[in-house]
Amino acid sequence: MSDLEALKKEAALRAVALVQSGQRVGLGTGSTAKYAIEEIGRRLRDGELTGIVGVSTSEASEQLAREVGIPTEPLDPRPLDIAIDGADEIAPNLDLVKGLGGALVREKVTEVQARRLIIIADHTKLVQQLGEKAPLPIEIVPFGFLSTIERLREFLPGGRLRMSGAQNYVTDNGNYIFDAQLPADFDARELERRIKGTLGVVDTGLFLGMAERAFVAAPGGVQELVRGE
Ligand SMILES: O=C(CO)[C@H](O)[C@H](O)COP(=O)(O)O
Repeated sequence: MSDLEALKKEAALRAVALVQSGQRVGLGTGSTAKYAIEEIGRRLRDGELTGIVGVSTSEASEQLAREVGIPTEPLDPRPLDIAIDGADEIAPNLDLVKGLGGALVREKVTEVQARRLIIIADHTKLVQQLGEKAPLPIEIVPFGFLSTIERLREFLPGGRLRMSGAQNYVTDNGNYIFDAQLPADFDARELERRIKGTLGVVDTGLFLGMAERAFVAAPGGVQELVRGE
């Protein structure tokens, strides 16, 4: 395992230590969330946890949950006790960019119902300002997508439609993703409002005011960041 993978796993283990028996747990998506799902499965198998129900944020996480023996249910209106997920960028106030893994809509729809959203990442995901390192994924409906992109480019110039080889990338919801280039300085809440008000947009990878805490692993150890502290 590479050093970076070991750090991701370390962060994941810290988050899974917060999971208690009988909880309904949101299962994130991506290479860091994968370690959390595997650890929940291990703790179930070893009898350290019982009565866990997982709610998956993607087809890939659902399949992994099944493989490691986590019973799952589809999302319903009941709250989740906790959700654990990765992120592409983490700002100092724990606002996030998510969605490079393509699961932003299911992640947001699921995690907004979580009493606690715990983010796990390695130190390369920390930024001072969202948009510093990653594009902002925006899920858009396929119908008229070129028109939607043109509307978005009126206030977010640049960016590109996500591709998978020669084909347009398709999300679990059957939609496309426009990876927008964020400006150097912007008001995240105002930008979120404007993007979501654009015809053809499903949702954005901005997760604002949602994360309770983040475990961020660096070579010197795991840093625990708490929103509002
Ligand atoms: O938002 C996501 C998927 O939609 C992921 O959480 C995000 O892309 C981080 O992934 P990784 O842990 O592989 O870096």
